[in-house]
Amino acid sequence: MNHLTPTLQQLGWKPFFQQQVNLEELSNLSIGRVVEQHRDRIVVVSPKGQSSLRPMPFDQSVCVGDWVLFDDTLRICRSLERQSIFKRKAPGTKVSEQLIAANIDTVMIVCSLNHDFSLNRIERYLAIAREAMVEPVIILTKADLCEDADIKRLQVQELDPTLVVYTINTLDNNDIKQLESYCFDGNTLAFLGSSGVGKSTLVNALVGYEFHQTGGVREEDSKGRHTTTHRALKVLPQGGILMDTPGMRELQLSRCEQGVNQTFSEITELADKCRFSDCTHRSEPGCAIQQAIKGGLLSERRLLNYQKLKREQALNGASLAGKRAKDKALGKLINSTQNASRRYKKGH
Ligand SMILES: Nc1nc2c(ncn2[C@@H]2O[C@H](COP(=O)(O)OP(=O)(O)OP(=O)(O)O)[C@@H](O)[C@H]2O)c(=O)[nH]1
Ligand SMILES: [Zn+2]
Repeated sequence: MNHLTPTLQQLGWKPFFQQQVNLEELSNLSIGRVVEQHRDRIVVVSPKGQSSLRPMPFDQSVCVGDWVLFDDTLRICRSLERQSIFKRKAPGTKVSEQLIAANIDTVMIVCSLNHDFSLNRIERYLAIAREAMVEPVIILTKADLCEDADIKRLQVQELDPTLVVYTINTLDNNDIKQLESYCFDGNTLAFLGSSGVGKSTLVNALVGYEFHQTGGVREEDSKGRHTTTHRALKVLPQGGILMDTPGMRELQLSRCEQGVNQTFSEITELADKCRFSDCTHRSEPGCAIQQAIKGGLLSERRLLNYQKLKREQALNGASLAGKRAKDKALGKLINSTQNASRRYKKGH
């Protein structure tokens, strides 16, 4: 496969995107996938190679993974509707959302089997994946450092019987091979997980030699920290596209009620059966959730984590909604001031 000029399909092009483009656009415009985003330019890869495009007007934000149509003057004409999108709360603020990565097909939630192992954290990542509309796969790493890997794997499987769960030693190439079934033409992959669980090791193993060639080197940033600088999106030698944006690693819950509800679907179903519609599931009579806990069908841990994630996302969602309302109010104020000033100027 030629990695420098991959086909659209190798870049992740699917009927879902094809259907959005009309014949006129197909004959006059080029199609590219965003692989890098800078303040003053957007880098896309297309079957013709790489192009640096001028960003779109500010109201139409584009992010890594998006598909765009552009013309011969390197102007972006429009971006296509996304199949999935990861967003996060902008770091250091409570109030704005940042687009992180679009059109990922499979997200590998990486969690190590040593002291870092946490069902709560896995549920949190599952909620984020489901909110983004991306299929999650669970990878439990450091199996070689854990004596009860199989028990932990079963605990994860119990969260959702449909989940695919792997336990691996990231340093063992035979274990890595299990994951290669996800590396096929057109499949866009991403990794999600806390620091030190083995994501970089996994990425290096999957990308192989190409990673080192394309500049996946550790460099020091201005503060003397080691950072990995490389292209956010790359075509894997064995097929598939790896989306490795640093922002993915700091994802927080941000307005993801849907994702939380889907991750804890049995709890939301039980809640419908509680006698009172505003049941808090603590000590009310006729509480279907407490009954399930007593009967051993639901763990108290899971209920508490569900409630915690619900509260957290509601809080984040509320501050975002508040920001939007404020922005709108400010916009109106600016408009009315401008109108008043225009009226004033006209009148005099
Ligand atoms: N024994 C063992 N060590 C592992 C395994 N996976 C990763 N490691 C080691 O754990 C350390 C952290 O791995 P990284 O791949 O850097 O973790 P990361 O998730 O990329 O961490 P960040 O770069 O901070 O996000 C490295 O020293 C790895 O060699 C494993 O399955 N078994
Ligand atoms: Zn209840």
